[in-house]
Amino acid sequence: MWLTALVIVFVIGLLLYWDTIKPKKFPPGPKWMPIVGSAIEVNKMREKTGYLYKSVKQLAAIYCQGEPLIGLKIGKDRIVMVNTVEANKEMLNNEDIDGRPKGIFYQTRTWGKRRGVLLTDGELWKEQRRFLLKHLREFGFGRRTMSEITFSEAGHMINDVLDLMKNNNSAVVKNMHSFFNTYILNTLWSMMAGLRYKPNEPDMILLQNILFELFSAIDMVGCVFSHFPVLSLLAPKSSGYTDFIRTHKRIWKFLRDEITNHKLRFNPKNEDRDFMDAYIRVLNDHGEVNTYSEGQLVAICMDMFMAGTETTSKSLSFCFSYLVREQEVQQKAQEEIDTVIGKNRRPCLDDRPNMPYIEAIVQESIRHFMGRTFGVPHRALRNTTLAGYNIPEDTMVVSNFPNILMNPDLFSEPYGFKPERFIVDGKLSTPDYFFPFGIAKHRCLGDVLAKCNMFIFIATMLQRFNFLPCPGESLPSLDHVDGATASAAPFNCLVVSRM
Ligand code: HEM
Repeated sequence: MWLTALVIVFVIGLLLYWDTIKPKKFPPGPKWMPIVGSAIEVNKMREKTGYLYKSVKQLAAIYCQGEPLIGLKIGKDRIVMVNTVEANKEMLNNEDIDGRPKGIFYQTRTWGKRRGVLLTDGELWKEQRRFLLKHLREFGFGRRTMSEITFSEAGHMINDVLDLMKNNNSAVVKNMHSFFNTYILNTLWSMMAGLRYKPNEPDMILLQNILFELFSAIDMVGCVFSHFPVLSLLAPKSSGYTDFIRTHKRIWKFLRDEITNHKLRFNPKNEDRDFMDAYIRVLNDHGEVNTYSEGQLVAICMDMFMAGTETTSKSLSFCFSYLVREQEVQQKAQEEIDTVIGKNRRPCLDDRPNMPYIEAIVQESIRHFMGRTFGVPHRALRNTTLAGYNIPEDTMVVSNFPNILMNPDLFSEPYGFKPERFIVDGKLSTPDYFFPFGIAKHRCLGDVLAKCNMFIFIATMLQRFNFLPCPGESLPSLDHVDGATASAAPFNCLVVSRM
């Protein structure tokens, strides 16, 4: 019996020791402790700096000294952060790193199966991404209809602010950081589901709030229960598992209800009105074949709901939080709007080529958002190399966008809001190290919609209103809300009519 105990202790000791050994030529980084890997050091640094991206930067300064990659292990996950422009270009173009992570975190959100388009790879991702883009285009995506949808939504937005003013010249808009959420969702949802929501609908407010909480509670690379899956069983509440499931159940219900409505009124003789119709037609005609299924339809809708609304709304949250602080930027933008458009018609997408300053504000706002947000994780599909280091199969590989977009050598005074940096000789200029939507095969499929929405919303709002600090309140804070995607800190502002 003693011998058995000794063997067990020896084997456990050996396993724990193995857990600390890094693969050969793995990118440099902190030491790996048994079971937790480098989690304790990352966490300590996070407590010190307040943000995950800042702790990665500090760790890179300690362990990597200018190397393009940093290698971490958090619980069971090997994670490589890609810090430089060149290494990111190499990574995003390397087909061996075209996978998306697997595991409890990435699959629980889609009922234990890998579904959707945001966090999938292989045949399913290819076929479903192609189908999604093809059919969204039929309903306006990337076409003229899309800018008309955004134009109409901007009209609703203006009317809602005027309603708040109640015949006065000004109003305080509470929670300006989340003001745009529903309008942004509407531009996408009119193509996905033929629907628009009112921002003050209680169900919509609840949904937006739980989504905000979810994105603040997790990181782009996971969360406690994904790095240590056993905790989803042992400590479901404190590991975040219970909340994660509850939030997703709400979102599933919201989407399933709408798909059920679509199914009930679907008539094969009628033309499809939106993406949901187009997908239901495939399921009606062929059943659940190849990668098509009703679960996949729900998952696509969830991916679009999350990737399509959070990102653009949060870029706008940074935009307006800075505009309230930087009144000169606001005035310069309004001068451009008044000169090019005047006050008798509203801005539209055709004005873009004549309005480099607003275009530059769009880019600067996206820079501030992605400058605090990591890229969507990739996964090595097989053993490969990157920037001269070995990347073993199943390693998570993540674009460290903050290291590029907040790098003072590339963007001077990176925490300042300076649209001018994107203007050369009076024209919009996009340097080749500015790729906040990614590149290559997994490149964001919503970049055109995001930029169209941001241009029209920013120009329309600034044409009609001034955005000022709220009397008696401090300026919007520069400390943002951390999470899977970054948001400007909550703020209120005083909106004053210009007309
Ligand atoms: C300012 C707004 C946005 C930013 C900064 C942004 C950024 C990104 C980034 C960095 C990626 C990952 C690329 C990669 O892994 O290589 C991505 C992927 C994705 N984005 Fe966006 N995005 C934005 C808006 C949108 C919108 C409006 C939609 C939907 C209409 C959308 C849908 C997606 C989807 C579905 C993917 C996964 C693509 C794939 O793996 O094939 N995004 N986005």
